Amino acid sequence: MGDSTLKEMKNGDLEGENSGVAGGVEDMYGEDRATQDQPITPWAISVASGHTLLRDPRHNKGTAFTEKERDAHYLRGLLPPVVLSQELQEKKMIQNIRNYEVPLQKYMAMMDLQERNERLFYKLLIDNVDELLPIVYTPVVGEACQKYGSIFRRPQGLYISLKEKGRILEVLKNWPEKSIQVIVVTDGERILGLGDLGCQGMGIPVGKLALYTALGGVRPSVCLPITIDVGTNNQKLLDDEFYIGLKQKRATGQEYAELMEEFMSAVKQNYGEKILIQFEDFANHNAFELLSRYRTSHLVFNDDIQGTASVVLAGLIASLKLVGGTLSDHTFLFLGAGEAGTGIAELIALEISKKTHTSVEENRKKIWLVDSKGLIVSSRRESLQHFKKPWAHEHEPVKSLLDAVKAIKPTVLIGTSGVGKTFTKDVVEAMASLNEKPLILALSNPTSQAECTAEEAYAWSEGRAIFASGSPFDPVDYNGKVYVPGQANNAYIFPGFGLGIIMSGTIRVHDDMLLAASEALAAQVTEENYEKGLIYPPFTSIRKISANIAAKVAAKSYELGLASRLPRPKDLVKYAESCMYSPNYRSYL
Ligand SMILES: NC(=O)C1=CN([C@@H]2O[C@H](COP(=O)(O)OP(=O)(O)OC[C@H]3O[C@@H](n4cnc5c(N)ncnc54)[C@H](OP(=O)(O)O)[C@@H]3O)[C@@H](O)[C@H]2O)C=CC1
Ligand SMILES: CC(=O)C(=O)O
Ligand SMILES: [Mg+2]
Repeated sequence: MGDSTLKEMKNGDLEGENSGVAGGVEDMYGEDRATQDQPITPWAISVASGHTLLRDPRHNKGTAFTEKERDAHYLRGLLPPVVLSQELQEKKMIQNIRNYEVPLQKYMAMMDLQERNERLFYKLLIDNVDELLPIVYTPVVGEACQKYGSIFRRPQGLYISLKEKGRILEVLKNWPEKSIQVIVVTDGERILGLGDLGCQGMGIPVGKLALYTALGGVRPSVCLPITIDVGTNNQKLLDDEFYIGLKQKRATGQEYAELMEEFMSAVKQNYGEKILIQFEDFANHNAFELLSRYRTSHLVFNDDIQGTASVVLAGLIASLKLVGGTLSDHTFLFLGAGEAGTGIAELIALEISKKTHTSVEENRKKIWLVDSKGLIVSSRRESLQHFKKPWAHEHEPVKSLLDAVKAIKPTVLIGTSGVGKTFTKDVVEAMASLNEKPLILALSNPTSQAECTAEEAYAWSEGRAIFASGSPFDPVDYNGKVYVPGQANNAYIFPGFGLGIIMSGTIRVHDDMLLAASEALAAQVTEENYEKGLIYPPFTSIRKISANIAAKVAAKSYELGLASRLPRPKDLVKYAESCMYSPNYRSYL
């Protein structure tokens, strides 16, 4: 580093003597220390009423405003005479959404609702999570990002582009909410398995944060979606007259690193030490680098590397009830050796080493990965990216996944390639010939990128596969029996994980917290779930699941001395539940 921007940062507000790292405790916006000739922003708080109240999504209740509230808040005549309950509004909304046949229209209706009446949006999402999760999240959010330019109406998060270089702290201050506790940030380069969607990736932080609230109970006002725009290498977007982002090729190297450095410093400066920053859908060449650079100085979490690892480990722990043995008895083969693949692989090796008191290196030998060039083996070591090197085991080169399955004889096959239809009939049949109950996880999102469908996994394994996928599949009727596929998605982990961190005032993420989250999730799978072949509990009980994950993550954080909220609450599950946002309307009298 060391260019002018960083020098300015060092000499100026970001790290200068006037700024405490814990920014936000006192004189957060510099009003006290400003002199008459230094302009400040006149932040003001006012009470909304009348038309303004109806236009404020956080407080608007629409036709549910009572007669008394209508009188007290100057709403007479601004609403039709009827007074509806929130339940009736919810019933009407779900009917409206069901009437749309096109999933993207359902997505847009949900986004409109979020912008109009936030509590009704969250009530609808929480009460109909199975039906609406695929709309606000994968797979439909993927299509929404692809078409974001044409469906874009109002900004839902903060856009920080290269144009804002040197002014990121100012930009953060433009966001209307001041007490932010969690940021989900993307640079749009690897949106699900859809590739570089540039600035249109904003749909992902917006969707992830909606889940922080709906699934994890984190208040919406403390959540901030951010898209960093350094350009895009997607030519289609660059040629699109309606593209909403910077029309230039992606900045890389020092230019990229400096923008991210300024961003990370400004965030900590503005919101303090305990702001949780979740990196989402960065390409792997930046994702690993950002995580390792900031994990000791900031409260950072990479959902694609760490959240995915935790959810898959949970599924594997749970699956032992169905397939028997311990994790160390298994052999794992991955298709895809990027963020998700190597992240999961590393956490499996760590879990086995903790359970068996053996070294992580030793346990890595049970885990094999295939990338676009074939099996990762020692003869390829020199040309491998750094995150693949630990997986370069001794073996002759193998080109295809099918040959790798035959050579390695895995008990577990995990797809993290981002490429659909790669678990072919031959591959699944080979897994089924090697294992009584082959465990097959097709994790790539959205549905179009799934390595195989649920139907294919069950049919090609003659109903013997234990199957879960990143995007949801409907139950499958195979030979007169109904098979219910699970959804192996980090959405099970990050909302509860984040809640646990926030409620305990945790200052750093530690791998042991990921293991704690996995064990907490696996413990929520019931006998009834196992009987259906499920290795994940249903999303309908996600708030209870999240409270349990939050409690276990917080407990681990206290144990490690990383939690700053003292004294430690005795019953962490109850405490987590008491911290959770409820979408029910409040009375304004
Ligand atoms: N279910 C869930 O919760 C999650 C799912 N995912 C999904 O996982 C997928 C991958 O994400 P991520 O790991 O971040 O992506 P990365 O780009 O980091 O990694 C992709 C990997 O797949 C390999 N690959 C690409 N094409 C092929 C192919 N045809 N055959 C074999 N290997 C191939 C790449 O090989 P090479 O290195 O040689 O280019 C690379 O190793 C995405 O679809 C994403 O949506 C991600 C996070 C969470
Ligand atoms: C689920 C997720 O984080 C992804 O597919 O990138
Ligand atoms: Mg992701």
